[in-house]
Amino acid sequence: MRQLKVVIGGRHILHGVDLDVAASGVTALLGRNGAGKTTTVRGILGLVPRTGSVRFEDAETVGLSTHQLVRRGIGYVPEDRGIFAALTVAENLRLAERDPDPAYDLVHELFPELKERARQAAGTLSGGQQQMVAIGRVLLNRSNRLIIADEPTKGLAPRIVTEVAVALERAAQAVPVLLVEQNLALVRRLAGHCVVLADGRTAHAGPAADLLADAEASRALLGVGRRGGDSPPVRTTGATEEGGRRWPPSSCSP
Ligand SMILES: Nc1ncnc2c1ncn2[C@@H]1O[C@H](COP(=O)(O)OP(=O)(O)OP(=O)(O)O)[C@@H](O)[C@H]1O
Repeated sequence: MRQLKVVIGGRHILHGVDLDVAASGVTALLGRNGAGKTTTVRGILGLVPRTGSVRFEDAETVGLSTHQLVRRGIGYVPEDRGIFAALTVAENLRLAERDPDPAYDLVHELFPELKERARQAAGTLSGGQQQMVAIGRVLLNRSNRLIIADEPTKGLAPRIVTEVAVALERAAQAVPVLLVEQNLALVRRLAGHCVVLADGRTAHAGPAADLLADAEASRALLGVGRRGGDSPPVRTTGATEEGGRRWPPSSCSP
């Protein structure tokens, strides 16, 4: 992304964001509240009017519709989760199917509750379970080439944060992930690189570990009071270290 600008209702929200998503692993998109993180990901997806350049797999995408971007393999976990409350868990997942061979095995392995609650109306799920549906919808499609998740752990209990972290870690083994996240313990665990926004501009880019190890820079860029921030720790369940199946399986079609 080069010089992405977004103007909404005459208000300049992004003034020129430069951002590179690493070709593998997790890139964290950080910044204080209102810095422009959600607008940036909405800009990538064509959900807001934008100018500038966003190249995805060597093709310019500014000018493409959201529909076209999704078909090119950009999976999106929106901040509000975008769940259909009146539909069941299974129906929510079914609606997201794009591939001929959706990865239900992976989704149910990572989130067994979604199998147990397949017939439950999604609107009656807890926030954490709804987040599982939102992430599950993206993981279903092995053909995704980039996953963008906007604050997927916001407001979740520590146990669910760990499940979400494991799912993102697993996804990132196969496809690059752009993660908007305020939980710096999670960023430390998952992200190789980070980009920090401030006031609608790129303020910093580099290895996530370097930024988080630098108390002064973290304080200046992220507003956290001490090294590592105020986020609760993220426990490791070992689910990804136990040699589980990789995603997507090697047999999947391109
Ligand atoms: N549709 C809109 N109309 C007007 N202003 C908007 C709109 N969307 C976002 N903004 C404003 O643009 C700025 C950036 O918002 P954005 O949601 O992108 O920030 P953010 O970094 O994701 O913040 P947060 O961490 O609070 O989610 C904020 O001041 C917000 O109020």
